[in-house]
Amino acid sequence: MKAIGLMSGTSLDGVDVALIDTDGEAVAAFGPASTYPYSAQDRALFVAALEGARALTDRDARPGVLADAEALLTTRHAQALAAFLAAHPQHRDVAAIGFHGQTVLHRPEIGLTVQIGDGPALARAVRAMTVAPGPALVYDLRAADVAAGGQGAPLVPVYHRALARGLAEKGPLLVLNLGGVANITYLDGDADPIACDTGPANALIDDFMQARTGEPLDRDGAMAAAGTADEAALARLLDHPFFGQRPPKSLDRNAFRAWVAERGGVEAMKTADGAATLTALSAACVAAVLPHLPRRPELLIAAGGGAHNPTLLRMLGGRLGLRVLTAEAVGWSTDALEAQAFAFLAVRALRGLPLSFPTTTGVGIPLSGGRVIASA
Ligand SMILES: Nc1ncnc2c1ncn2[C@@H]1O[C@H](COP(=O)(O)OP(=O)(O)OP(=O)(O)O)[C@@H](O)[C@H]1O
Ligand SMILES: CC(=O)N[C@H]1[C@@H]2OC[C@@H](O2)[C@@H](O)[C@@H]1O[C@H](C)C(=O)O
Repeated sequence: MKAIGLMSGTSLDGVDVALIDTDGEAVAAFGPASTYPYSAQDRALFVAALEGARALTDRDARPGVLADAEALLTTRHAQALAAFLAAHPQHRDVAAIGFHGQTVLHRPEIGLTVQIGDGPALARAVRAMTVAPGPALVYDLRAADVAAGGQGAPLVPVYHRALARGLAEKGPLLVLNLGGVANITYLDGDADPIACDTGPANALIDDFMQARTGEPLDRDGAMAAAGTADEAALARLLDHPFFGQRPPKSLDRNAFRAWVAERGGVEAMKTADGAATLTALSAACVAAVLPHLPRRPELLIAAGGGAHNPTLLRMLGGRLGLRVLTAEAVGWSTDALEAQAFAFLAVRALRGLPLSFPTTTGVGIPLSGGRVIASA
């Protein structure tokens, strides 16, 4: 069936929209994909929402700025979907929509993961843009896993496995998503994927660049390429219990912010050296997961925005000692992979198929999830 995924990731850079044709087990065809960027003003509200969410204990509460942030986020998703369907009117007969929302807090250790995004409100907007009876809208896809004792993330591994079945390479291989946070999927034939978050990917680099240069990213890794990573600082930063933990494990976007501020010494570095150190940290965090995997992978497939950063890719190749290819190089999408994954997960949820596994989130048994609004 035709399914659309809507994803707003930890980088807070915009709404990714992607369409695929899938039965939730294999992908018959990739459709179009687009990103609808947030304005600086939108982004500021979402950054405030992350701060406002820090003290939350009830995942349904929307105190202070969170109510406005949720309303704006839902509106931006409705607008993104409207623009996407206006550009591709032949897809107004879409059958399923997966709506991730925006994670504002992720603390699975206390049973809490919070994604803002108003499913019923988006479903009402969807009705006006689609062919009757309208698609099923699936949202709140992490909650069931966390309620059952899982990490609630990462959820994309089952999609990585579906795509990897089409590759000539049988593995073992790693798929790496370089978003705000980095996560890996280890694939070896048909075995259940092994997955976890590995550490920061772009979040710390973006925050550092914003503070130093006023630009929200180190475009093409140019700043990091001009600097030198401080290996002593890296050793201090890698001396964190997270890296000794076996997968599954997951992270909040800002999990390492205080740690880096305390131990990194990055504030005292020149901008280029700071960017190089934080970029090397992202690569070193991925390398730190290798000892926890059953076999040494032969290939790493990099996706997400960080796959556009050649300095990061070079450092990954060096620190992992693996062949690194971008998702594009194997015929997948670098930028739309996560949105496609949420389209795929929506169809799986509608069919009652598992979204998460003991080896991906630590949940006790393979588990489905998502809240469904039939015929949005
Ligand atoms: N040309 C580029 N050079 C360097 N970095 C880039 C480039 N393009 C994108 N990025 C980085 O990629 C980030 C966006 O990545 P992506 O959209 O995959 O993240 P996300 O989906 O929001 O995060 P997550 O996967 O953690 O939810 C940007 O914030 C930026 O840091
Ligand atoms: C709680 C949450 O939103 N986590 C995100 C985040 O961004 C990357 C990494 O951390 C990953 O675990 C997850 O996203 C992807 C899409 C996932 O669930 O697979």
